[in-house]
Amino acid sequence: MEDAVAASSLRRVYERKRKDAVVALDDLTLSIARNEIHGLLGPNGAGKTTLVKILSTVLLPSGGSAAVLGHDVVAETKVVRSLVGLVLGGDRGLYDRLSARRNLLFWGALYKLDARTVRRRADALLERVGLAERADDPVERFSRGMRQRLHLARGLLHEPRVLFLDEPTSGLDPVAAVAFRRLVLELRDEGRTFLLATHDMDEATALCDRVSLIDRGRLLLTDDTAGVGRVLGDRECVDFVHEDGALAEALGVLSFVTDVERLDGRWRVHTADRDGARRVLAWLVERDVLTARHAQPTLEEVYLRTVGDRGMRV
Ligand SMILES: Nc1ncnc2c1ncn2[C@@H]1O[C@H](COP(=O)(O)OP(=O)(O)OP(=O)(O)O)[C@@H](O)[C@H]1O
Repeated sequence: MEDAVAASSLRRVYERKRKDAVVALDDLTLSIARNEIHGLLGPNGAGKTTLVKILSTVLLPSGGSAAVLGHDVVAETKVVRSLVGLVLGGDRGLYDRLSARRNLLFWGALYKLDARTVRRRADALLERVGLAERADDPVERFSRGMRQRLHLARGLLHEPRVLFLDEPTSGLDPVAAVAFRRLVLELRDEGRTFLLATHDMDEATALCDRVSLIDRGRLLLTDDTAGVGRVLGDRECVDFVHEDGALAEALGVLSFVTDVERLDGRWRVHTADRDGARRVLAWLVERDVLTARHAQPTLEEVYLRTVGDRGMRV
């Protein structure tokens, strides 16, 4: 059976007037199995949105190819559009003055769905995402979490089998984020496939079966959650400044320390979890090192470490 998504040597270059072109995707090959929740992690400008736009036929690739459930995104645009749903985050794409229900009806009309079908589906979806009681309120009165749920309902209206979510829980409070994630898991259990672009590593761990890390348009690695867990588990760090290298060496052999590295002018101690970081801080304070502070490496640093560990080239 073909994959839900298969991108092969995908390339996208944005030409710019009087400036160098930007290579947003560079030879990117990626496959997503049916029924998988696949996370796409990367720093700003990594190429996540570009990839999602190409896969949802909004943008043409400059090279390579991509298919959704075996259908080419360039040659079979119409079929692909019926198969995929795009759920954007934030304020994009909703009409504030219209009610939640009217937003869905409007969207259904754009998809040329039959009016009765749209009404039926809209009501069912509003119920599903917990907005039935607010269905007739204008969206401008909605909280961010409610908007996100409406975005999801909108993305589901034409019953797509593959959903692309771009930063779906950014800006949501933790309770709303958990509710949203639960909904995604339910939808997956019904047989849908998800590609979830996010900056949020906790979200990726909570939801995804596999995760791809991309940076500067290139795929750095694809791994299952256990593998990602190893990457993410290395997120708790303590930074400190000290002249004496022997101290760093002594730290390096402690059971709760995974690594100690020298970063411009300071030491960075890596631990598996927050408890480890706490123990490192206590250990340093006991030795009068008062410059120590809890730190979290940026995603890029995590990439570099992971990629370095695997001997890949960045
Ligand atoms: N229309 C455009 N014209 C020129 N450059 C663009 C255009 N759209 C995106 N880019 C550039 O392409 C690169 C990839 O952008 P993209 O939006 O795909 O990244 P992203 O991973 O989604 O980032 P973010 O997390 O900030 O949304 C960036 O360098 C960006 O500046």
